[in-house]
Amino acid sequence: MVKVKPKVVVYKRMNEQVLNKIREMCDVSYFPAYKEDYPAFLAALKEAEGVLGAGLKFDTALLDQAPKLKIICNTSVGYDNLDIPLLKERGILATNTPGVLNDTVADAIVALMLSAARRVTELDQFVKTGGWSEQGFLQQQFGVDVHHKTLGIIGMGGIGTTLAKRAYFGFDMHVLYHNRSRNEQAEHTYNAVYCTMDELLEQSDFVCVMTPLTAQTEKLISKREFAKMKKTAIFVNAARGKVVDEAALIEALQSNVILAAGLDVFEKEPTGQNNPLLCMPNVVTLPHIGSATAETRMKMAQLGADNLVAGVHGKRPLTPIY
Ligand SMILES: NC(=O)c1ccc[n+]([C@@H]2O[C@H](COP(=O)([O-])OP(=O)(O)OC[C@H]3O[C@@H](n4cnc5c(N)ncnc54)[C@H](O)[C@@H]3O)[C@@H](O)[C@H]2O)c1
Ligand SMILES: O=C(O)[C@H](O)CO
Repeated sequence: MVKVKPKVVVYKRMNEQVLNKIREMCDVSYFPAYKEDYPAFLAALKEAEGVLGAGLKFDTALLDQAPKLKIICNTSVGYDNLDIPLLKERGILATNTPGVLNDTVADAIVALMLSAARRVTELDQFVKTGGWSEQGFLQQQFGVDVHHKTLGIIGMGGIGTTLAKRAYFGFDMHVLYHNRSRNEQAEHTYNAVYCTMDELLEQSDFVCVMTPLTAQTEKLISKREFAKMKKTAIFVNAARGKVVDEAALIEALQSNVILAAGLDVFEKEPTGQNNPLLCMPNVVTLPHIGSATAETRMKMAQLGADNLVAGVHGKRPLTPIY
């Protein structure tokens, strides 16, 4: 007897090899750009037992269109697109991809810290547009050191801890952190010191926010928090844009409340070309690419696929959110 494969929807561009592995176990409807083919996407969702992708908000209206759904698998560690109480209420499982991206995202944060402190993107433009003359460069173009400075990490989870390791061993930095709970590994291994949010903001040369986006962390860093930071502080956000009040960040940079910023994420993505942050030489920007190396994206896709296949076949997925 031929066994019927469970129907699943993959709504994000996926590595062909990983997609074919899913196809061995599932009947896949693939929408690499689901918005362009929305009616067909909804029709497939009606029959789907599992979904794999990232970022799509599964609210009541969308879940009502997916009556057979057993599992939603994110190919991301962040799951602010999911309403966890609602999913639990409906008996739907959810998974994310923790751990496999920690090193890659921590590397990207270091890149932002170094670029902002040593003015890499600004000076790159200076050289490429012919500004480098016989007179050399000006003292006004000097950067600031990263090594031996104080780094404050808000959200000392998987990525925060991996960043602390780089800061402590690679740059001889003093690490402060603020988190919902104490992180003993970071305290013992990287000499990280737990402090209140205000202590961290007042004492840090670099402030990096790495919490998930939740009701508690939305606009966690706002006008009051920027005012607490040193005038020489460099602020880095690779978490989610909405964890920061972007208008307050713009104001803090425009009025020299802080020195510079490195941003991988924005309130609205993609951010509009009229965003004042894009015209500031002391702001280094990336297009939400923190985890996006070929190797790590492959690991995230594989983990997401393994979760999906397990979930629709009634097995416990590898990295359930609850
Ligand atoms: N830029 C990117 O490409 C990229 C890549 C990966 C993750 N992220 C974002 O980074 C977030 C963190 O990832 P992670 O893997 O380190 O997650 P994690 O769950 O391991 O760590 C998050 C930490 O934040 C802490 N936290 C939560 N709410 C808090 C609050 N109100 N105050 C203080 N601390 C709080 C938690 O206790 C936890 O220790 C993700 O949720 C995602 O949104 C972005
Ligand atoms: O949360 C994540 O994993 C990143 O933002 C990549 O999508």
